Amino acid sequence: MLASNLPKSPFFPTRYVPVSPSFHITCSVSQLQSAAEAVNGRVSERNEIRLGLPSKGRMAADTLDLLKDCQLSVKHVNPRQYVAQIPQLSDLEVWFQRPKDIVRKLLSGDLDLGIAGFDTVSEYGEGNEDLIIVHDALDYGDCRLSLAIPKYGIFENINSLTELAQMPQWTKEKPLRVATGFTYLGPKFMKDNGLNHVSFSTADGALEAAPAMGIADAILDLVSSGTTLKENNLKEIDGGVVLQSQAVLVASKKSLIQRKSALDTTHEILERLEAHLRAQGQFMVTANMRGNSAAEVAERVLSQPSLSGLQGPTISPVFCKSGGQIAADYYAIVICVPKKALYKSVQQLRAIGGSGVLISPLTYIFDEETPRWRELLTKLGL
Ligand SMILES: Nc1ncnc2c1ncn2[C@@H]1O[C@H](COP(=O)(O)OP(=O)(O)OP(=O)(O)O)[C@@H](O)[C@H]1O
Ligand SMILES: O=P(O)(O)OC[C@H]1O[C@H](OP(=O)(O)OP(=O)(O)O)[C@H](O)[C@@H]1O
Ligand SMILES: [Mg+2]
Repeated sequence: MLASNLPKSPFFPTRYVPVSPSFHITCSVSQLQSAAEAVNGRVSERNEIRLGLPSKGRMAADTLDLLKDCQLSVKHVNPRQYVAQIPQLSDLEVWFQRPKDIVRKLLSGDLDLGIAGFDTVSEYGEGNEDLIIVHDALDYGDCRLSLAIPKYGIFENINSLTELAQMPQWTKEKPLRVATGFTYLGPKFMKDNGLNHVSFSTADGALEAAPAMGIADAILDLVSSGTTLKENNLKEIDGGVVLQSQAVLVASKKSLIQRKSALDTTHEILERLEAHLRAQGQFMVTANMRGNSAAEVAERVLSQPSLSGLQGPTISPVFCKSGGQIAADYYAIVICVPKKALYKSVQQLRAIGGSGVLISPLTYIFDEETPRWRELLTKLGL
């Protein structure tokens, strides 16, 4: 899922600030001090930067894989050992924790950075302004927090939140009973949507059983494939999605402001993540094309909608020796193409005379400066 597809969270509105190519990452001491004064409380006395990673569960392996893909392999010899190192980041300590404890420990100042699902950050962060999303789309752990009701009985013809709210059954004495593990976001969502007669119960798992057991009328839980809902005769409804979630990199604002090295480390992690994630969606395509000049070939390439590349095509002459003369009858074209548009791009290249099309995966794309870094500094007031 793309960041732009995430609904605007009340806590972490997604906003991108244009990049300034001349921007320097080093902030002056006075800038940091004045930002620090704006933040209440002090960070605890320690020198190392602490990054919390999921210790187990569905986020754990994917998180380590992502870091490895960014050349940030975590040296973790034993799964029962909760502290580890990333050799490339010498002042960083990795602490393995459950995702909800990562959020809690960011708030208590015991961690500086963490990776967890956006759902967990929103639920356990409870809108606390000290939590700051550094990267909102790490591209795994996709799911949504969604309200679901039975397909049968009194709910048979109910297909939206509005219809659910208007059912005459819910009164002060007999409210809509919702089972959820999201005891902060659940009540907030219902209140924000004008559902006043609601009561909540909670459990640690298998919530989908609650309606059939007669414990609840509806459930509010995470959905990814939708299989668990289907198997339990439940359905989602229009307007019932509380949030879309995926793994995010989150930080303590206090730490970033008061620890200079935390900000530098965050910058490096962010750059590596961005470079890898940007490259993930792209292929590098090279092809040869007959032409009279680079400009003429460029004109042909740019006449095709899928061939503009990241910043336009790179075109270079291919020199051949024929009859004792060196000439450039062919030109090599290099473009980056989104994976989704790959076949269309190959067709368009062929249509304008491209031959010998070679395609290779891209490993990293380092841009001049990442918009997320600029956005982070703005959020920090730097
Ligand atoms: N289908 C899914 N169901 C639940 N979580 C999902 C799903 N798909 C992705 N996720 C992500 O994985 C996280 C759940 O991971 P995990 O199983 O480790 O947590 P948990 O069960 O909430 O933790 P704990 O076992 O400590 O209570 C969610 O917070 C969410 O971000
Ligand atoms: O839409 P789906 O792909 O079916 O996934 C959704 C289910 O996965 C999660 O449960 P989990 O497997 O963590 O079990 P639990 O509810 O017992 O924690 C979540 O709580 C849903 O029950
Ligand atoms: Mg679980």
